[in-house]
Amino acid sequence: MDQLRFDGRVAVVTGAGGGLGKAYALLLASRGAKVVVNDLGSARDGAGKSNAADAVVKEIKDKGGVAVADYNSVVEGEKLIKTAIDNFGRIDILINNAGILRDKSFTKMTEQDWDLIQAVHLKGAFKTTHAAWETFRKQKYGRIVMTSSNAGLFGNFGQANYSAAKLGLVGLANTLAIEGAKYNIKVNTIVPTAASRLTEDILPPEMYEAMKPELIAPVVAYMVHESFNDTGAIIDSTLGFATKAQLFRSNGAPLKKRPSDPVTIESVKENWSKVVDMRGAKHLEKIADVTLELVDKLQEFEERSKLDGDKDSYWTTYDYNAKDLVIYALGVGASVENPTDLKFLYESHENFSPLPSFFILAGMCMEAPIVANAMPPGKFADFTNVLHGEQYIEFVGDFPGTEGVFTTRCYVVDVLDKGSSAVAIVNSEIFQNKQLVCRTQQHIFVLGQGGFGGPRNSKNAIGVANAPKRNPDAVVEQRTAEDQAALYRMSGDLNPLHIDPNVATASGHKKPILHGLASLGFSARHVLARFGGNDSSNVKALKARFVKPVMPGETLVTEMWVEGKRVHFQTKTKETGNTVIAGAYIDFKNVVSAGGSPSAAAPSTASGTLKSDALFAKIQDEVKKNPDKAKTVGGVFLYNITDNGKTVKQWTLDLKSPVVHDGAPKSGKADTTMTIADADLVQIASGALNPQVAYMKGKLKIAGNIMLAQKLGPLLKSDAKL
Ligand SMILES: CCCCCCC[C@@H](O)CC(=O)SCCNC(=O)CCNC(=O)[C@H](O)C(C)(C)COP(=O)(O)OP(=O)(O)OC[C@H]1O[C@@H](n2cnc3c(N)ncnc32)[C@H](O)[C@@H]1OP(=O)(O)O
Repeated sequence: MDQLRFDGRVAVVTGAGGGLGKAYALLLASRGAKVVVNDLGSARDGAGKSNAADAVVKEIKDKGGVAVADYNSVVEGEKLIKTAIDNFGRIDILINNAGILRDKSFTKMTEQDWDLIQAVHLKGAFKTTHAAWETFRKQKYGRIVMTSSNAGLFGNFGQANYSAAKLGLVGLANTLAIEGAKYNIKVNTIVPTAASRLTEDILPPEMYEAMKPELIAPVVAYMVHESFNDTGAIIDSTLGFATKAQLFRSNGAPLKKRPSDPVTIESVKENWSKVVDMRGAKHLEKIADVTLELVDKLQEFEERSKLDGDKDSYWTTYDYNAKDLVIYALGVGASVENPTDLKFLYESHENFSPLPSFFILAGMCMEAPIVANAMPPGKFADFTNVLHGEQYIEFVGDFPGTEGVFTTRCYVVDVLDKGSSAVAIVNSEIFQNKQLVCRTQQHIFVLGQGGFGGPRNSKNAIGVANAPKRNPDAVVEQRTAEDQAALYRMSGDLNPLHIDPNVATASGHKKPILHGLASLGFSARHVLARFGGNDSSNVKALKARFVKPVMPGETLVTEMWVEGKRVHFQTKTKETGNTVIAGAYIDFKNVVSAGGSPSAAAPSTASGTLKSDALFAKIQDEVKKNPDKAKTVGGVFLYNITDNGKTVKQWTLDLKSPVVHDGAPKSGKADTTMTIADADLVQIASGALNPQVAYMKGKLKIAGNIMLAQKLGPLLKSDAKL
């Protein structure tokens, strides 16, 4: 980078007889600036006289620079500026650095202590700046640095006078940055922490060395360079490090429920935690933004109040991006092993997309004490006694994108009395840019909190839908990981029930249970891939009831039935045979079978999540029951999973030692290879499709030992006997 220079520029540095000011003066002069080295020549408390400025001027001149000493007090700032004009004919840079201390605890502080500090720091900066201002405006160029302090930004014991003056300088810089904007006058503030005359006997020696003013001087020099375009910035620098400080405003909160309500001391107290909640706090650039934001918030409050009517709603904000989508997808079992999942896992995938069930999260309002507050007198709800009972989501309008911010309104519709337990029905409406994008409904089962005489049913409850009483059209099986709940938590539901063994035991479970929404996410993914064209935007609505807890590590078996545009599903765990999700469905805009129509041959792209595991288990059972016959059959049975004619996965059933192996395609020799789509295999297993008919129609392809195939064929029937 070219050297940043100050040739032709004239700088006034106040308090430049030593410390920071001296470092600034020497650096600027070494880069071509003509410098007025101002110094009153005094000790830390402002007393005494010295010729420190002359010594600095000499040092500059010895190095070939140009400088002049000035011994005026900054309180007479116009004299300093005159020194610059008289000697160099102009002024471009003003560094208000001079300062003294009169530290005393507030009890002991006198009015003189106060006035003196205000005079040197605040009035001094005012006077010098005011004197230079007109010149800066006329020449449409000026660079000003004020010197503040962390004592001003944060307060410091014994420095009431100094802190007040130092924060006063920030206010001065803020306004001058605005007034100077159109004249190319940049006004910024440095917050230095350096070893200087003010601090030399306060700091330990090793700190004194590490906090040399020379480490801050380049920061300030850059801030007064013509290439520096920031204005109104507060830059904190020390130890060779620089950082920017800003004021932040919380999102705030209305101090009343409805626009017509009064503001009372009690309503203020009630809303205080929201007023001071700094999550999502913002820095506002200008005063007009503060007013605009306020008007915006009031408008929003009125709009929300209209929506709320007489309901008590909670409004929350939910923002998400690609990372959240990927973490969620992993939490619900998406895997790179499965090609259909890649679009949910890879942010640069051409069809990168959120899983539809992801948006349930935006309606959870986990941080709002919404269920707890809705409980009838004497009843309570917290993480120790709630279970996710049911979930619904419905998409309205355009399917949301891969990042965004939602505003969600959550409210309890009803609290039902189910005898021993209560069920809270919680609705949410999810808005993006004030447009409704989704609606959700959760049923929160509150254990042991029934019996309060409330209604048992609600007309507002969105019901479950029972699956048809026939064999499923498709089955997808997938094992959850032992760490599934630990991973799913990262999507925001930190309920300890899913991670803390003690909490799980106390709630009557043998170990932490899986989130209901994690299991639902698995099954919804299976249904989407099998009958939704794997296209999230194809989903209109989804509903499920959680019937029994799932343990991480268990295998979820999703059974599906197509009925028009609705795909019913239910989920069991393979290990226990228990139904864990029931009455569930996804309403699609269009049902798109992975192979065309739901019952048509569907080349599977599934991975180890074997859709036909159940079928193989049956075959295996038969073989186990009749080992002798199996032996006489002998050989190896291969089942190929194909995608567009290409074998992507292969299951091997070794009939001699009846174990199903799941692996990559092999070219190994087998007595017989049968290739068939999952859907047909399921159809055959359920007896709906005769294997011979399937063979004749070309759906079941047999290569190799036809005799063996004939013996195996009947095995494909669920009621087959060897
Ligand atoms: C506080 C802020 C929100 C926090 C959100 C927390 C989110 C997560 O962290 C929490 C979780 O993910 S928990 C894990 C997922 N959920 C589960 O594992 C629950 C599984 N279900 C069960 O165990 C039982 O169904 C069980 C225990 C729920 C009910 O079983 P039973 O007591 O045996 O009920 P039963 O006798 O069959 O029926 C009694 C009445 O209740 C209705 N009902 C049953 N299951 C329901 C369910 N899952 N959801 C809603 N209602 C349900 C029945 O219909 C019956 O009512 P009625 O007689 O009027 O028909």
